[in-house]
Amino acid sequence: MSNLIVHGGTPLKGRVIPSANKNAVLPILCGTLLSREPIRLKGIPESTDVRKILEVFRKLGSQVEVNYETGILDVHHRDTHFDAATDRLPEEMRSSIMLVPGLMARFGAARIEDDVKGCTLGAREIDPHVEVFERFGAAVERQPDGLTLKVDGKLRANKHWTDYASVTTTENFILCAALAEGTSTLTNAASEPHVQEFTQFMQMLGAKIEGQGTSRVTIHGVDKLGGGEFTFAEDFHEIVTFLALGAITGGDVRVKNSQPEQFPLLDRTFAKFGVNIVHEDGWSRCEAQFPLKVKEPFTRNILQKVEAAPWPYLPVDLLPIFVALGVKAEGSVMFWNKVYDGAMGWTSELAKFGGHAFQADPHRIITFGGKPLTPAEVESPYIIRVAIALVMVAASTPGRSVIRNATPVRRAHPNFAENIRRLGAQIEWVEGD
Ligand SMILES: CC(=O)N[C@H]1[C@@H](OP(=O)(O)OP(=O)(O)OC[C@H]2O[C@@H](n3ccc(=O)[nH]c3=O)[C@H](O)[C@@H]2O)O[C@H](CO)[C@@H](O)[C@@H]1O
Ligand SMILES: C=C(OP(=O)(O)O)C(=O)O
Repeated sequence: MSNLIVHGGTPLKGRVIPSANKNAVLPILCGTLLSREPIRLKGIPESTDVRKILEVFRKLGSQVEVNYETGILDVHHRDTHFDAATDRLPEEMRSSIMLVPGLMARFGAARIEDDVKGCTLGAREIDPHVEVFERFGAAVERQPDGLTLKVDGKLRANKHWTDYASVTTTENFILCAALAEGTSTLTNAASEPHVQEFTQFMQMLGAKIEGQGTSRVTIHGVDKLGGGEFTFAEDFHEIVTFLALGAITGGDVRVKNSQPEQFPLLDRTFAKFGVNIVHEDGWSRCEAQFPLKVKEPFTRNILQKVEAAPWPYLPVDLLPIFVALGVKAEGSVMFWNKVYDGAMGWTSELAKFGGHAFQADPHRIITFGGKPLTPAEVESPYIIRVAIALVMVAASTPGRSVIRNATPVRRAHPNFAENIRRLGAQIEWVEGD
């Protein structure tokens, strides 16, 4: 277990170049398995999830050359082999499940390990995925330590309408359909920026995809996919994180951002806490009046609110970042997680700082911000941006705080501590028990 020690109270100032979005990088890595040609990926982050997938590729005999200094990954799945009886896929990460289409398309067999749940946000169903695989022709069997899948011949194109817009189910559908026989259509498709980035990568390989970014995606199966070069975009989660760190510490942070068109709702959400985000010349910057104040709604007797749901709503993974702003800003805000049923149970950790947040039900919490905060030793759940939210509160509070079990940060943000140290924070990783 790794802990983060933070000496807070310094306004963070300076510039950050964010790394790539884990949720685009991982499906793209899984997508490379569908091609037998050389592929170069630029901007690969040195995160623990990436390392796990590359380790599996090496074990399966693929050529993998990675230089995390330059951010260049060369991967070539030419002599790749797979045996569902002996080979195992990574656990404790959701993206493992997106290795299935590549394995089924190439070897007619795949596995889903028991623990592909990822962050502990509540139920992380695999049924929508299994349903997609079955529709493409897979026979699924339960084994003592996971599921095995078998396909006879090519995957079969189909039309499918999912219960809800699921990010990785949409990506799995596209991965299966890319080499399937015929045309497939998915209705109620997810359209998050990372789903769109993944789709662009698949198109670069030669996949025929229409309707990307909308709720209905059509894929015309092709015989094979090629290789090529792809550069990752900056991670909007990191951009928001560093801007919020600037705002909560009363600093002045600028973050490189080539896609400000994704930000209007994020900007409006920052504005609810009195933080103005300015996008200029490829950079985004936070401008905040300190102390932060929650913007009062014009409607009488309602709380200011932040609602997270599938895109184009506010992305649910960012909710904890705004909860941290809610604890700091004077006023009350209701946070509504419309996706997960177990992602909001960490208000007790905020209380250790003196922060006042009330869990109303599994989906909603209310912050009563602006209370005096003191440094604290807190325990993060296995949720990436809850660990970061706790760091935010610590960084804004003079004195020494400890964020225990901050390890999940490394799943997505490899340079997190280094980046905020460069902005003037005193923060270090310490191995704990
Ligand atoms: C590797 C990856 O890309 N992980 C992301 C992906 O996970 P993932 O693809 O697993 O998330 P889903 O979009 O499937 O949603 C997760 C869970 O939320 C529930 N649900 C979701 C939507 C809905 O309208 N109704 C509903 O009930 C379901 O229990 C579902 O299992 O998308 C999530 C939602 O943006 C993010 O938190 C994860 O970081
Ligand atoms: C929940 C996340 O990831 P995963 O789906 O891999 O658990 C996340 O990135 O915040």
